[in-house]
Amino acid sequence: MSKVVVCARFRPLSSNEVRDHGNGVSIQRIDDESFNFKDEKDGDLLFSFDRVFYEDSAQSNVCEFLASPIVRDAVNGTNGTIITYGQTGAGKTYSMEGPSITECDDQKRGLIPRVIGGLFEIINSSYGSTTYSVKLSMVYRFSNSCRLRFTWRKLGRYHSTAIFFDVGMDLFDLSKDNIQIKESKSQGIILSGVTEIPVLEPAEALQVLSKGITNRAVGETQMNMASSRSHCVYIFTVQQELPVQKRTETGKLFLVDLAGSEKVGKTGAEGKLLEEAKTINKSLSALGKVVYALTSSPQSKLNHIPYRDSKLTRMLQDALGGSCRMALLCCCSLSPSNASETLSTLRFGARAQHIKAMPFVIPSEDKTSKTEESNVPDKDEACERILNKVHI
Ligand SMILES: Nc1ncnc2c1ncn2[C@@H]1O[C@H](COP(=O)(O)OP(=O)(O)OP(=O)(O)O)[C@@H](O)[C@H]1O
Repeated sequence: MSKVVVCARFRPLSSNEVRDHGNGVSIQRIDDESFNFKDEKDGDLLFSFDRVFYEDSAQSNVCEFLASPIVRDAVNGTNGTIITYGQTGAGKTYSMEGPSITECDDQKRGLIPRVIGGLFEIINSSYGSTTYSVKLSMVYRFSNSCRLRFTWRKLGRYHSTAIFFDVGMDLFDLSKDNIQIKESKSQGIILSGVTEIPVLEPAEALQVLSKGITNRAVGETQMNMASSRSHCVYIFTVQQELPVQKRTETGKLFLVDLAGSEKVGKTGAEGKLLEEAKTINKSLSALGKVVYALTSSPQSKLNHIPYRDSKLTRMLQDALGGSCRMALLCCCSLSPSNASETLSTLRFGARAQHIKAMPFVIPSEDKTSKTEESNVPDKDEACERILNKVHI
């Protein structure tokens, strides 16, 4: 498995979508890795990802493919990140949490309860003298907060401007509303003062995280937020005590439920909300740049990874590059009414995967028979076509 895995997931059509637009969908399945996206403007576009989860995919399959290797690594002291990306309503939270974090219907359980189950299963089945401890933290927003306001007088009139910063808040202690990100030589990136709650078993971990989810709603009400757009980051810290080697090893696992990726104009935001939406989009774009830089070939000139461009990427710095595994799940709606948002989500994922998954227009001579399997190019052929012929 490569260190960066990019997958697409399509949620089923909602009853409203079926009522308003019928059962039509914007993609045509090819196989577990590829599909055609039907674009009114550009014609058919072929996308390939490490795995595509269609609307009938099971939560357990998503977790098995995306999270299992990352969980194993975290228990062994290597950091990792799982990110859900997509527009509002595309299925990010459903993939992360399931219908609810404490949902007991096994089939519907999301990544978080499965990751917790997996972590403790590995820990409890380990033998030898190594002892493990698991701590949880939860931070959110990383969008702007007005911290400074300047007022000055010019030509007899008062002018005022606000400076916005992206800030992280502690979901286990709402009084900590500006978590600082620091770097230490021995520990790498640290979230200064963030609450870490030790947990001993899965049920306790789920209770703790569900409190954080409740606090998120409380925090948003307290701040009178009209928008629920915010990134939510679940942090699992797994520490191993190795008495023989007389040392400890720490693996961190970050599960990131990103804010909706819709364009600022579409949100209809104004004033403070507009500033907030811009900050969110800036951090999403910073994340895209970081992932793009990480997946560039070593020969590429793109050897600078711009972690410092946003607090979100800075916080994830130790869990994205190097030997860390990262999984990006691009969540999409199947409905043709959301086609442009779906296309932009897919392009984000394709950029993260680079050339091996860049979308391309099937050349016109292939279009008449594009549905026949024999005419669907494989990935190598796709790369060749992109390199030689097709520019998007
Ligand atoms: N794979 C799926 N199977 C069944 N229902 C799903 C699936 N994915 C999403 N849904 C449903 O679609 C709706 C929107 O999903 P969800 O809340 O996860 O979107 P989101 O991307 O997290 O949106 P937001 O950015 O606003 O939080 C929910 O009612 C959810 O239950």
